Amino acid sequence: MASSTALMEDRMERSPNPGSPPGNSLEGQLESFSLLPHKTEEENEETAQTATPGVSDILSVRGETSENTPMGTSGQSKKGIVDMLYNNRPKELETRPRYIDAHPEARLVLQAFFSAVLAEEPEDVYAFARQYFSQRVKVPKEELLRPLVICGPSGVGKGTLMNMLFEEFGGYFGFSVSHTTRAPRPGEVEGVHYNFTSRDAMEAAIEEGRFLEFARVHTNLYGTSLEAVRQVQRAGKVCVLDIDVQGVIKVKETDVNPHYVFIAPPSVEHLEARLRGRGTESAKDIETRLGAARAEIEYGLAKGNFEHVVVNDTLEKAYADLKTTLVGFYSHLAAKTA
Ligand SMILES: Nc1ncnc2c1ncn2[C@@H]1O[C@H](COP(=O)(O)OP(=O)(O)OP(=O)(O)O)[C@@H](O)[C@H]1O
Repeated sequence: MASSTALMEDRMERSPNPGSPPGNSLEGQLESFSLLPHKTEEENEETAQTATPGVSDILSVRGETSENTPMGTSGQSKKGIVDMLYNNRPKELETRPRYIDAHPEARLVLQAFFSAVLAEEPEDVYAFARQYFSQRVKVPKEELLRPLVICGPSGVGKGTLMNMLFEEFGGYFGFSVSHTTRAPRPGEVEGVHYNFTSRDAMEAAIEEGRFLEFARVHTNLYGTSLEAVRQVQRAGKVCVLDIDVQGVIKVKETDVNPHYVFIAPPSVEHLEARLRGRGTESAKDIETRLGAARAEIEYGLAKGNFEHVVVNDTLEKAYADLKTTLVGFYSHLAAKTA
């Protein structure tokens, strides 16, 4: 089996076609890291000298004409780097398709990140990278995975089914971080448990249409911002939106373009039994939920409102149906189920 380092190198670069144009060759690709229009050659030289040897080697390969001109503090030449990455590659990797050819966007993302680091020269590069990659990478809209709306009356089993889904497909799905105007409770972390914000700021954002849905609970506002959904999408995950029918109606007015799945109970009697069996609501609360459920089920089963209805009768059958539906929506899940 090939070593992981060898595999990584192979994924970074391997040219099956020795006659390919310079822009496609390893040298051409390394040269394309020279995205430093805001810096002079002297400044770049200085950056190369202060960076770690590996980074400086790559950054210092910037279009000099002589193949063997020493560059950077390590004196590593362009040819030396090419040798370093090309030589000793295990033979068994030769037949693999080149990853980078299928994903030219990887190079664009890294180039932009290097440029940003050199422009801003952050003290804490890890913190900078975290912020950069969570907020600033512009994924083309057509590349983003469509969110998933899961809707159904209270007690139908949405949470149960989503837990099963997250257990099997953990890294593929994510929830957006909600905003709230309430104060953080001990242990709650900004941006993790909630995005804590002021009432004025949140009302202004709602007014500007930057919220997908929101609700007033007592004196506070809670809601899902479009940006929070985008963050999950930019992380390459399907953003799950567990929302009620009112939320669905609002989402349909936006350009979020999710897939819509409704979870229905086999009957209202089943729903009532589950709500009572869960034992988390008062009798009065259960009545209120059942009252709302009838209209929600009517909306959920009406033709055209949802792409698919899962009837949560037997849990295993319902989950299998949900899974098949989701693999149909998101083809990349098939690799996980294979
Ligand atoms: N197919 C099923 N058969 C029997 N019980 C079920 C089934 N699915 C879920 N339940 C049970 O029904 C109760 C309600 O399920 P769950 O909490 O997942 O509902 P929910 O739709 O997420 O509700 P809410 O919207 O109020 O959070 C739970 O006690 C759960 O164990």
